[in-house]
Amino acid sequence: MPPADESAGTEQLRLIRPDDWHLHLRDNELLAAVLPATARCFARAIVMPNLKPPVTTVAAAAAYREWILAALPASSDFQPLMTLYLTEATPVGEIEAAVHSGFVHGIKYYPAGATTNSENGVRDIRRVYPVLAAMEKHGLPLLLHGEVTDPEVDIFDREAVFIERILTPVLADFPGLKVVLEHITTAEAADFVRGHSQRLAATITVHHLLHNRNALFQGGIRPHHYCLPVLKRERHRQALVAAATSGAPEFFLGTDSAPHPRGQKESACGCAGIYSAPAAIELYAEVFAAANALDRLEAFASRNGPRFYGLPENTDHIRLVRRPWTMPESLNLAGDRLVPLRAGESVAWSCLPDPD
Ligand SMILES: NC(=O)N[C@@H](CC(=O)O)C(=O)O
Ligand SMILES: [Zn+2]
Ligand SMILES: [Zn+2]
Repeated sequence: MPPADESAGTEQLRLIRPDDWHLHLRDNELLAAVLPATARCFARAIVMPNLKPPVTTVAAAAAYREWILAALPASSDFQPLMTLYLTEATPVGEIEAAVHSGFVHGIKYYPAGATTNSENGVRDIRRVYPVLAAMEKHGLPLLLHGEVTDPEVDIFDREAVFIERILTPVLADFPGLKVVLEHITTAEAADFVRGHSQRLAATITVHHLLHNRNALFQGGIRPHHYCLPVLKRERHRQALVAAATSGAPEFFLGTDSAPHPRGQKESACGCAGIYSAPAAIELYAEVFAAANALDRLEAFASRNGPRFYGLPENTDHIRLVRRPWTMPESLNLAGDRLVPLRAGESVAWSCLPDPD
């Protein structure tokens, strides 16, 4: 702890401990290596199931959860909130088992081929209609990677076309189904979500709030800024900032922190995913400070998510202090090098435990 007077006059913020409502923790050695970066500031996270093989059953989710808990630093009380990976073969009975488990909080829909490890995802949404009906009945949320995979559709339009072709009919066919449109990237998605506030919500990543698509090509190709859905134009970034900082309950924090070893990013066919966990809450604070909306960060990071998921808010707090530090160029994790968001550059805020 610095002496009290050192931080006198430094801008500070006390927040209910935030949660991350969209996170990739991976498995094996990488899991143990990346977990502390999230557990240092976040109390809970919705853990994505796109492992190889995917987490498709409650039994697999229970085993993965135990694995995460065993990999946590001893002092941590971080709680993983588990999800199941929806396939066309998911039995309706798995939904009942998920609800009764108490630790599965959502079912993840990947259009087959849309993103990392999505090969086992859904090709025809109608084949999972009985499962969606069970989820609607039990109040278990559907979490969407909202992009179509139709090769005729331009990659920058895949989210908008998903809203039109898939999301709109699903909302109409299942009027009681709770849905999260994950990692939204466009003004159109933000507007769409705003129009259905009771049962449709969206997570917003920090990289989509910080960057537009120019970041992919700044002075050369920048694989560490490649994620899916891909970064969009500046007008979309601005619309996302407006949504996140509005305080509206249907928008909440989901980093989509998605670590891939450097060699798999810096490749002729590089993986999609940005590793943001090492500075996630600090970078969100930068976005909210730049928008003059630090007073809305707590709603976005700590209140709106639990409210949507029907969970209590956390009872402890974190402190964010405007004290810059430099993110390393790369991190040595599980024998691999990983390049985090903001690598080699300054991060304006520091996250500290709350003294009280
Ligand atoms: N966002 C990404 O670009 N990648 C994610 C998958 C996903 O969330 O779509 C990953 O698992 O690597
Ligand atoms: Zn996704
Ligand atoms: Zn993701």
